[in-house]
Amino acid sequence: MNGVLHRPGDSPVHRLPPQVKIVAAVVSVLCVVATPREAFPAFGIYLLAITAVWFVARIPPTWFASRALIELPFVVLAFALPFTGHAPYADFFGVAVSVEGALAGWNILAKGTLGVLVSLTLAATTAPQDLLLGLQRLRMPSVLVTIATLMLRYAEVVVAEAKRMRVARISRGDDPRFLWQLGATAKGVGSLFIRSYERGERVHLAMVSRGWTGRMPDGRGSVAVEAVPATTTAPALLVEKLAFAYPDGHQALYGVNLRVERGERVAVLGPNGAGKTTFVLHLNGVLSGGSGRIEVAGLPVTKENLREIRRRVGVVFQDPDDQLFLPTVRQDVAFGPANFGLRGEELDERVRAALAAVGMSDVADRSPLHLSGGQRRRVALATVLACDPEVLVLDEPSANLEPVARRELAEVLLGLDRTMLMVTHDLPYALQMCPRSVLVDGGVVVADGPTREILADADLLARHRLELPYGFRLD
Ligand SMILES: Nc1ncnc2c1ncn2[C@@H]1O[C@H](COP(=O)(O)OP(=O)(O)OP(=O)(O)O)[C@@H](O)[C@H]1O
Repeated sequence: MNGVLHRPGDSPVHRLPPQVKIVAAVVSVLCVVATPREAFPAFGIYLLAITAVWFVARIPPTWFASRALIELPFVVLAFALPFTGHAPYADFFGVAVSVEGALAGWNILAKGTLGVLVSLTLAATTAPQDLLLGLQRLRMPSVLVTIATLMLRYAEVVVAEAKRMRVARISRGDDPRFLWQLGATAKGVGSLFIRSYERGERVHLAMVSRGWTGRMPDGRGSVAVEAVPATTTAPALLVEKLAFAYPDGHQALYGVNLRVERGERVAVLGPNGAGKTTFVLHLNGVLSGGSGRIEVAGLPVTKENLREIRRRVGVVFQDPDDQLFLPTVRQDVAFGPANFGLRGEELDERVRAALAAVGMSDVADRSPLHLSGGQRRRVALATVLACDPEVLVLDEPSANLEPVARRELAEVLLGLDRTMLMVTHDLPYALQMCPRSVLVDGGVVVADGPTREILADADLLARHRLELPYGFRLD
């Protein structure tokens, strides 16, 4: 919500601890509500006090004026009441107005406006993630804080999508100030909700993949699940004749076969639309309902085994923003293992180890929103490592990373002793990280072998729309 309701700054008001500001805001609103409606001077004093805070916070009143429009429906109601209220009536410039209605309207207008201004002042001077931290420090039940976090995350998703779409429209010559573009703007609002919904779906998928079942781990009690022992001789992954069609009838997989031994690192290559993501989402049961068979360390992927399967198969999604959603890195990394039943010292230790493995221990108490792209990618990996999966599945791990961050991530991944499946379009990365590659196209595996051999087969690559980067040579 940065930039919409929050106005960053370094004023004394901005620097106050968030819990102090939350308490001050709640007390102010309670005072306003408790003030008798006829105590007119008191409302003037409240308004003066609020404007004094704006002055200290160095935020102009006009900034609040446009945002205070959200109370417009209450203003309309307040102005209607004098004309709809009951007797006694008073003469107001020749119009009979209800005295009780006028007082009721004033009550709504004064208290509503002051309440909105207090809330806007709190939001303007406190970053969203600090608000959540403040709630936590005030010992609000963690379930409530988590719900607030999810609502905030969704608001961020909507605002970020709106900003991206606005930039795209303006770059194509649209100027939303012109009336005749109202139609295009209205369509834009429609697609904004569809895109936000899709993004929300991806955030939800990432949560489900980390064992979320719809109930927030509230830190109390124990829901520990007995891990089903892995069959020692079974391969890490066994996929047989996996076929799948989406609900709209689009057949994405036509019978995928794959066997991955423990400790292997395998790249999944293929052109756009080949079925790679669809395949990967079957490995931890996020997608199901097709035909064929999948086993993870001997355990079949079935509805009854989903919890254990999601503990065994950790999926790191392409966009870390889909994966990170809690106020601090530490909480985000703890989310998965807490879902799988870990509590107390054991949970803390798991979080410490996961952050240390990706070299991100020093950002544990920062907001994921404040990290760079490369740092977010590493923290997203830590959120999955903390679940201690036997198989690590990475969707486009090197996408959008600058060369140094890309190399650092490679070093982290190569240092992990896990079975790894990496979906990537980055062929040099596949060569560096994975001794073996499978090439998927048209919903089937069309090649499976040493990465170097696959990348050296120019005809094979060309047939499946793959290409080594310009100037890249296999030596
Ligand atoms: N929710 C959906 N509903 C219908 N069809 C879908 C859906 N998601 C993907 N598809 C289709 O399934 C096919 C495989 O998509 P998938 O996302 O698995 O490909 P991919 O290999 O991961 O592609 P990319 O490299 O572009 O990410 C594509 O033709 C795609 O259009």
